[in-house]
Amino acid sequence: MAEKMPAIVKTKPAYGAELVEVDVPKPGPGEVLIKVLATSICGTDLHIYEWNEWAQSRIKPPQIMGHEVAGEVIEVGPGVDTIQVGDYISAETHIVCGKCYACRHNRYHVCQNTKIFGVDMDGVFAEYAIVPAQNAWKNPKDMPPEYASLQEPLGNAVDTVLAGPIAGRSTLITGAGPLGLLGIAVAKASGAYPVIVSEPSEFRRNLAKKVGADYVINPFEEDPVKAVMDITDGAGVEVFLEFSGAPKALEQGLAATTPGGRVSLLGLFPRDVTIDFNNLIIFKALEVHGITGRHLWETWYTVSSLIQSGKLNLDPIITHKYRGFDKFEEAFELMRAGKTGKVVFFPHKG
Ligand SMILES: NC(=O)C1=CN([C@@H]2O[C@H](COP(=O)(O)OP(=O)(O)OC[C@H]3O[C@@H](n4cnc5c(N)ncnc54)[C@H](O)[C@@H]3O)[C@@H](O)[C@H]2O)C=CC1
Ligand SMILES: CC(=O)[C@H](N)C(=O)O
Ligand SMILES: [Zn+2]
Ligand SMILES: [Zn+2]
Repeated sequence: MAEKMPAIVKTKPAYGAELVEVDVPKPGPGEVLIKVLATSICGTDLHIYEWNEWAQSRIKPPQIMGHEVAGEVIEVGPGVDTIQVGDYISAETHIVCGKCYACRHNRYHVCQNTKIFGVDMDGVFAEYAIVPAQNAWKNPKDMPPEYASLQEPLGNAVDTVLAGPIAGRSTLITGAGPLGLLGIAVAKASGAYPVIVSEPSEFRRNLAKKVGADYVINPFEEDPVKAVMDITDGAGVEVFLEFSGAPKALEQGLAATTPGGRVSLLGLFPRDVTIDFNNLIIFKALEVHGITGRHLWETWYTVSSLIQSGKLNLDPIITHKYRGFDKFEEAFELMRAGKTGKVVFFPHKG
């Protein structure tokens, strides 16, 4: 096996990243080494690439980027007995402690000592990568690697969409970025109707339609609250799923939700948000959920089953596929410009 490999590395505390030759890592105790078959870009990778304030406070270069992955196990470290060479795995990216108050209540998704690979340690934008065995998720052999890599962000979308009843419910999704698009796919596969999507980018509104949105709205040109009221005969939507992180979208979505409806919030707001709690939440008796990460491991079972059911319309969401990492800068710039859905790399050229 090769001793060196190309990897996308955050080499310096500055904008961008570099494609460099690094050593192929050796798995330590409790770890496995995978041959990376597919790896996809997350919005968090973009923040690390851009070197925004959050990245500056958290990332310690030099570090291999990336965390969404599918790969074949080619070596197991000492003490690993749950995963074998030849297994086809994806990875839960949150490494949880198992000891804190949250973990001891089976709330691993809010472990207070969570570490994330590709964020707090080397990641997977490379030909080979280390995954802690406790984070490995075995895939069925016939799952395409690009779908298998999407399971981690699909988990975010599944936890948002399925935080309450959805079948047959009118649903508003704000934001059709990569995660909102996955949310549309999950909502449609789960029987939501009608699915109304508010998204300012024409490119992404078109993707939303291809994924199955029943109505798309440009919130910069028409009032989404009025549009939702027109579509729902003045009732408002039963379910509001926030995927944009835009404060205005939050306010509009709450106003467009029917009294007694359900609200699930995944988008992260860039600053504190001021809203009229009394009239938009309390007097409407809304059920509001904050969503973070994925439930371990219930969400992974749901995601895997949804993919295997064939009901998730993922192909329109995967807008860009790259063999090798040579064009990684183009990939990141396209994503920054909002001209992509999910971007997937297949690191091995052969
Ligand atoms: N809670 C969690 O565990 C996680 C949260 N996130 C957050 O989820 C959100 C979605 O992630 P991505 O899809 O990768 O982000 P993204 O930034 O690519 O997508 C956001 C979309 O919202 C749209 N948008 C902007 N203003 C809007 C408005 N007023 N109304 C409707 N749409 C509007 C944008 O045009 C864009 O297409 C982000 O805020 C991200 O930080 C991401 C991962 C995990
Ligand atoms: C930090 C991340 O980007 C990750 N996808 C998560 O779900 O927390
Ligand atoms: Zn991520
Ligand atoms: Zn913990």
